[in-house]
Amino acid sequence: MDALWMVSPLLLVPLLLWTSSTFTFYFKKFFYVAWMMFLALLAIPMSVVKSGGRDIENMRIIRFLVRHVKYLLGLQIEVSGQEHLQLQGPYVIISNHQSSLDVLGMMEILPDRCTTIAKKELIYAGTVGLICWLGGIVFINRKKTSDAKNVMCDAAKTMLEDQIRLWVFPEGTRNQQGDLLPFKKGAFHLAVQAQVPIIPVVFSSYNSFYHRKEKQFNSGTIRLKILPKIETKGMSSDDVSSLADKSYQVGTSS
Ligand SMILES: CCCCC/C=C\C/C=C\CCCCCCCC(=O)SCCNC(=O)CCNC(=O)[C@H](O)C(C)(C)COP(=O)(O)OP(=O)(O)OC[C@H]1O[C@@H](n2cnc3c(N)ncnc32)[C@H](O)[C@@H]1OP(=O)(O)O
Ligand SMILES: CCCCCCCC/C=C\CCCCCCCC(=O)OC[C@@H](O)COP(=O)(O)O
Repeated sequence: MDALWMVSPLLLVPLLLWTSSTFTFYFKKFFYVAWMMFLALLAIPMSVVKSGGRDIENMRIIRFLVRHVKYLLGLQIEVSGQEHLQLQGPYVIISNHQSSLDVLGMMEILPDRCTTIAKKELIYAGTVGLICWLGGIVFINRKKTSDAKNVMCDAAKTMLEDQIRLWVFPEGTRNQQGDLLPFKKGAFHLAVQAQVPIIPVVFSSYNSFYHRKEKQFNSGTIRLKILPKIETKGMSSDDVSSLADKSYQVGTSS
């Protein structure tokens, strides 16, 4: 009986931990990273068998394997404007970037033959890095603008030659303030060089369920708004600044 009195308060410890929102935050974050690493481990041999190596078609495998992850984190994803993605041929998708959770929304609407531009450091993220490489993700060195520009100029040519769509985060970094950082120009040079349309996608703020500083990660809904295309036909490098400004206005007013 005495032993039971000693043990029962101890049983409260995991219960308290379980109900603590800070614990939930760390648990969900850890689980998300570990599960993505595991999924990537599955996707690597599948991609090698399907395509024999680095190939944009491997994004279909990634998209298929990632789509259930939202349920495991208690998230719902609502999409509007899906019809705006029903375009033939290449285009550039731009969207705001809040967190690595953006990958969930991205995989919800990722069109066929679409990959993304990412910072080169991601390639060192273990199995996730390797699957990103196998999925044809274009890595840029943000610290060397001239290198990044060259890689993106090559990407403009590859888009047309191989009929590829590219997803770019024009803020160039994550931003959880609920607003948009000033846009970098790369996405707009890319679209103008390839003479392809830009499709803006707006992710709703995660602040209602996710706060990195306050260690909150509750259940919630991510709303993705796909907006009508912005044409770039006939534009030149002189038009890039006004194109970036127009796209920024479209993003902030949606
Ligand atoms: C199955 C399990 C799977 C588990 C894993 C799950 C999923 C994995 C698969 C997919 C998910 C991947 C998700 C990855 C998300 C990663 C997101 C990121 O990494 S965001 C960070 C990287 N991205 C970017 O930075 C893109 C945006 N940045 C730019 O476009 C920049 O412009 C830049 C090219 C990097 C240059 O940067 P800089 O700071 O110098 O910016 P400026 O824009 O001010 O440019 C300076 C100057 O150069 C001119 N410029 C820019 N680009 C070009 C160009 N291409 N050609 C010519 N000139 C260019 C620009 O106009 C400026 O000149 P000026 O001031 O005279 O106008
Ligand atoms: C052995 C290495 C272990 C590393 C583990 C990290 C793996 C990440 C695991 C799961 C997340 C899956 C999706 C990854 C893609 C998200 C990438 C991302 O969001 O990068 C941030 C980048 O956009 C901007 O970076 P900064 O805000 O400028 O900095």
